[in-house]
Amino acid sequence: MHNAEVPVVRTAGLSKTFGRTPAVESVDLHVRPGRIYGLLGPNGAGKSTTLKMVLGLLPPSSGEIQLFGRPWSRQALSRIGASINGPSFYGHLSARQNLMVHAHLLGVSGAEVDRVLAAVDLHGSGRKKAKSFSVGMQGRLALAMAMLGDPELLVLDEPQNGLDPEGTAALRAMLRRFTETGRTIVLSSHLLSEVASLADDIGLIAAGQLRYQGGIAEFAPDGDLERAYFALTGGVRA
Ligand SMILES: Nc1ncnc2c1ncn2[C@@H]1O[C@H](COP(=O)(O)OP(=O)(O)OP(=O)(O)O)[C@@H](O)[C@H]1O
Repeated sequence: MHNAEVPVVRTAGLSKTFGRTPAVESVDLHVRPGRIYGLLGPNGAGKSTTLKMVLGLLPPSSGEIQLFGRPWSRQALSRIGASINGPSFYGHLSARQNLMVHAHLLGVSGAEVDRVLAAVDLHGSGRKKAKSFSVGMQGRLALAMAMLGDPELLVLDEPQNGLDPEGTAALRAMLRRFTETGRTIVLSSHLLSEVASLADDIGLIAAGQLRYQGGIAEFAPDGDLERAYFALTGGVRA
């Protein structure tokens, strides 16, 4: 497993400009191993763009990315599982069949499919087709796909989208179990309360800039998360 001292993801001056519009400006992420790191910020803040650069889906305009203590490389991506741009799977196939297709592409065993099905509590979904899954089940299938191959890092874009409180609690339990063995998660969200309930550390991004990074407890020492959030984003509390 990864050395406990070395950040799993580290960026320095990471920036992305679309045309003339800066989307991400000089972001220095520091993601510690064994933690759930929540990248938080309003809509359009630059969260997805940041995660896509980390995953090699978008080239940075400038700046550096390190994965597992080394300069970014495509090779390191084999140690990362990701779910980005929402769930994507074959609607006419069951959860297990979808995972078998994915496992085949990744070159991992059928036993690994059973492991991840159990990890996300979908082993009872049987022959039910993915297109008739609830939002919660779709999210769990996306998580199972990201977990295939036993990655050291999971990168999840808005994993709690559309979940009810029970679904969010179940997601939290699954993510927690994943990190118990020293694995790391980076997830994004625009929902303050949900990041607060899921993450150990947060990175608050607003207008492309990282305005806070650190523990959730230090983010709002008086416990008023909303006040701290609005003070840093420049937003106004209703
Ligand atoms: N491919 C693109 N071309 C042009 N502009 C883009 C592109 N992708 C993102 N942007 C812009 O970059 C900014 C950051 O977008 P991004 O999707 O990273 O935000 P986000 O924090 O993930 O937002 P949300 O919570 O709404 O998903 C936005 O102003 C967006 O319009």
